[in-house]
Amino acid sequence: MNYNNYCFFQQVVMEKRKQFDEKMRKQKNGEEICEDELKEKKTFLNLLLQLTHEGTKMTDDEVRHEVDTFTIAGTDTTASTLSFCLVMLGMHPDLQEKIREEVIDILGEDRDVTHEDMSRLNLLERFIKETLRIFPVGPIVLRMTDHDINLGKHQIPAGCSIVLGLIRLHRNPEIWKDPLKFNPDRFLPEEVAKRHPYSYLPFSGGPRNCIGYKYAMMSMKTTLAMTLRKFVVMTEYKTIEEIRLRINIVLKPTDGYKVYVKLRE
Ligand code: HEM
Repeated sequence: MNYNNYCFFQQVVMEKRKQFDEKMRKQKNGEEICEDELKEKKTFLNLLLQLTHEGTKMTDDEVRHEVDTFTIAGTDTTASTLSFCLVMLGMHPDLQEKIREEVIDILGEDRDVTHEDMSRLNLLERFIKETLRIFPVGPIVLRMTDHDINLGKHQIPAGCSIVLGLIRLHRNPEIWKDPLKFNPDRFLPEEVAKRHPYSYLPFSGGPRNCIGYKYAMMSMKTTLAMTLRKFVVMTEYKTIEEIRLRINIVLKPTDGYKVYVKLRE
């Protein structure tokens, strides 16, 4: 996060806190609350500020940290994953057609997506999972050991920082045959059952895994379903091997996504 963003978020928190305190003061004194204040949406920030009035003491700085975490963790991750999905759709036009057929079959030409549709968009789900395998946008996670760990050949003492390379795990040929071959059927239930549950961790694992993973999957399925109904997706990339990667907070292609969309006739 750069300095300008820091100042911006800090200012937003301070202003919202001022407005919120004023509303609380009016409520307490039985004063009239204006329409704008009543209509205000329950945003994440408003809910955090409300908590501070209900006993959970949080400083402006702590509230800002929470907002920063959700802004970065909740937007860049899905944006980059969706962009990688578009690259994969463009690179695999036959698969794109199959997924589109599934979408039209379930949603028709113009109905909105509902919560019930989520569990029926199976091929689309497998497709997103395979994209996240090859391009886990959080490619590493960090931990610190709180006790000595014995891994047989190696000992990790307490207090060590550990980098867990999820991208290496997802591209490990001992776990994934032909790791750079794009194949959503790797996520058919019978295939999943053959693997260790921790061989695939795009949202990390354990008690500090991604808190937003269900929401992320729903929002990505919805966006892709709506996009495929109306557009054909193309890319300049021919192979996965030619996509060079860099970590810019989240995983991105060094040379951009190179995606084009065309309105369907
Ligand atoms: C494709 C989408 C996403 C991916 C691949 C992803 C992946 C991850 C990963 C790998 C972590 C690290 C967990 C760890 O250290 O073990 C994480 C943490 C987190 N994610 Fe996501 N995430 C995504 C979307 C979201 C969304 C949409 C939200 C919120 C609405 C979100 C909120 C968070 C938060 C708050 C954390 C920190 C959890 C903690 O430290 O306890 N993420 N995510």
